[in-house]
Amino acid sequence: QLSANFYDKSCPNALPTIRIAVRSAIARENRMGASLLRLHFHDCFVNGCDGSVLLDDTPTFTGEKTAAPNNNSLRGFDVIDNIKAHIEGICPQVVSCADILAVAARESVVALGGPTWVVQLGRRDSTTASLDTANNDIPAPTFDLGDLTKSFSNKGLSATDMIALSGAHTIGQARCVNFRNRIYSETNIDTSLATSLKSNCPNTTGDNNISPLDASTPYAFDNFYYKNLLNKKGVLHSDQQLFNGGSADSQTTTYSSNMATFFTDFSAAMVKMGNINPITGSSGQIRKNCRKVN
Ligand code: HEM
Repeated sequence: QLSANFYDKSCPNALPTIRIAVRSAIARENRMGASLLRLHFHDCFVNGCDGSVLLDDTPTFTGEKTAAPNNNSLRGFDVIDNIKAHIEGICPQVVSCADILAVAARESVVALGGPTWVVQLGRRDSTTASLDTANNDIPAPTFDLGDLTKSFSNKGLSATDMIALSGAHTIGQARCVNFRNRIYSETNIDTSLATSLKSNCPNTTGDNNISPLDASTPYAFDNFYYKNLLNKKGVLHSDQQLFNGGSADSQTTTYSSNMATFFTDFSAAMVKMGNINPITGSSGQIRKNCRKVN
């Protein structure tokens, strides 16, 4: 029930406004594209793409920002606030925060050299959030291939989608706490990568120190993520699961040598992810401020 032209009449400048703001945010800080892409993922996996990830905690309302996968990790909230403020200025209470996240994710990928796709629109914003669902439904970096596949199939996404969407880790950064065990204890890792990551991720301190998920081209949306996996250079345990002698190996190999196939599959999977359980019709609301329920 979403449609590509949802705002064509009600707010024709919505999409250009988001594009310009995303580009300027990335120009200010090149990591921001990755952070915005991840926000949409963490929104969609928790009760659907409904802007719930953006709600702040209050004394009487528990949001998702302190969930384990999000806390000290998600970023880009100020950029979304800024976009929302602009759009409220031109078309008050028309464009949802959930749709802003979906468009910002696409614009981020495009700005970093990745593929484009048509974003379906018309999602409305939730009046609720779920800390427990955020803790339970967002896949963990400790997951094996079977758990990863299950976590995505729970959201209606195939193993093919999971392998393609994981290619988002061709951009962005991870904190030491999320790959320490991999670099100190696992054996299916390139020795030189492990050594270089250890310099900024000591055995017992530095949990929040960051390193790129794709050290080759950290700010380009390309297929180096998969090339790295073929060389045992996945940073997260979950990354290397996509090339570890199992059923994901052949698709990973294809993407490593054929960026066009990766781009086609990634785009299709992003559309599917964006369609997870949207709120439409007269349910939910169009928030005035993405951080709080009206
Ligand atoms: C397959 C299961 C996935 C797991 C286990 C996973 C896990 C993680 C972890 C642990 C981090 C680092 C967070 C930190 O250390 O603070 C991360 C970063 C990131 N993830 Fe994923 N992720 C998965 C799938 C995805 C998907 C589907 C997308 C988007 C389509 C995505 C986009 C990103 C991006 C762009 C970053 C870097 C963010 C930044 O630099 O701010 N991830 N992911």
